[in-house]
Amino acid sequence: MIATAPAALTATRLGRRFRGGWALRDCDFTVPAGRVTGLVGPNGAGKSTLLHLATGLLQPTGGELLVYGERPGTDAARRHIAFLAQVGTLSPGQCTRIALALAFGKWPQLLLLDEPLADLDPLVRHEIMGLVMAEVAERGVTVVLSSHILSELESVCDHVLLLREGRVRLAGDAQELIDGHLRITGRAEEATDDGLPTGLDRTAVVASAVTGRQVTALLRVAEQWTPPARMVAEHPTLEELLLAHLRAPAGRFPDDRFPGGRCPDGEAVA
Ligand SMILES: Nc1ncnc2c1ncn2[C@@H]1O[C@H](COP(=O)(O)OP(=O)(O)OP(=O)(O)O)[C@@H](O)[C@H]1O
Repeated sequence: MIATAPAALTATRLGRRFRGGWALRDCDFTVPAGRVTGLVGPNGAGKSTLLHLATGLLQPTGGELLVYGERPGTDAARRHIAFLAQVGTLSPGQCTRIALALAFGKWPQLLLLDEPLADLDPLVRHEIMGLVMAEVAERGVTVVLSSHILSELESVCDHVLLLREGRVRLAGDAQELIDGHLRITGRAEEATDDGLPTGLDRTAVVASAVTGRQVTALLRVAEQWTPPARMVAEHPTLEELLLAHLRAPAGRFPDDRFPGGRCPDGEAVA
């Protein structure tokens, strides 16, 4: 029997409330070990809160978050983790290199990076991501990288956790998510408000737009799904997919990667 590697992070109904309201609520997800997870979401989605909960710097208000099966903040959990917070206005390039060297010097199993590259110019960012990826390849370090730069995540992440308004909106293996979506493009239908073909299942549409006479839509699809006649279908890039889910109306999809998970509006998933 093959032993399953324990998840680096396991969240069960995880919640954290501040005076202003819930920063994270009812979150169920796992971050697989040995992978690079892109943590994505608009400002205020709960990304930093999640990373602070993982380090034990914050305590959950509800539910549970485990780090390799241990409670965050305990010595056992702390041994596994290195955390690099937003580097703010400190001399960016050198500072980030030093901070990374310190973080790696701990020989962590799990490296949490909270937008550490936000203030760096593209060349330095590229160099530093190269350092991170080399560590991942050599040591099998698990990385959770919070970032707003979706185009960069595409080349480094193989797993995704997308938060919106404190809820898990999308989570899973990056390639599986790409395989489970299609972008369809074709002539806009005049008879429908959204320009999409009449028979198309609207519940599968993440986002759609009409430009001139052309309509484009990003859909969640099952494996053997056949696109409507005269429409071109292609799998999206990870960046396109993430953008569409960031733009889509809140509550459109439950997080169906987790049986028994919760819809963004709190309804239990059937
Ligand atoms: N210490 C705190 N006290 C009160 N409210 C907080 C605190 N930390 C975070 N919040 C609130 O929790 C919500 C989530 O914030 P968080 O910083 O986790 O989001 P984020 O996704 O990291 O955002 P950004 O991309 O802007 O860094 C926000 O509404 C924020 O105002």
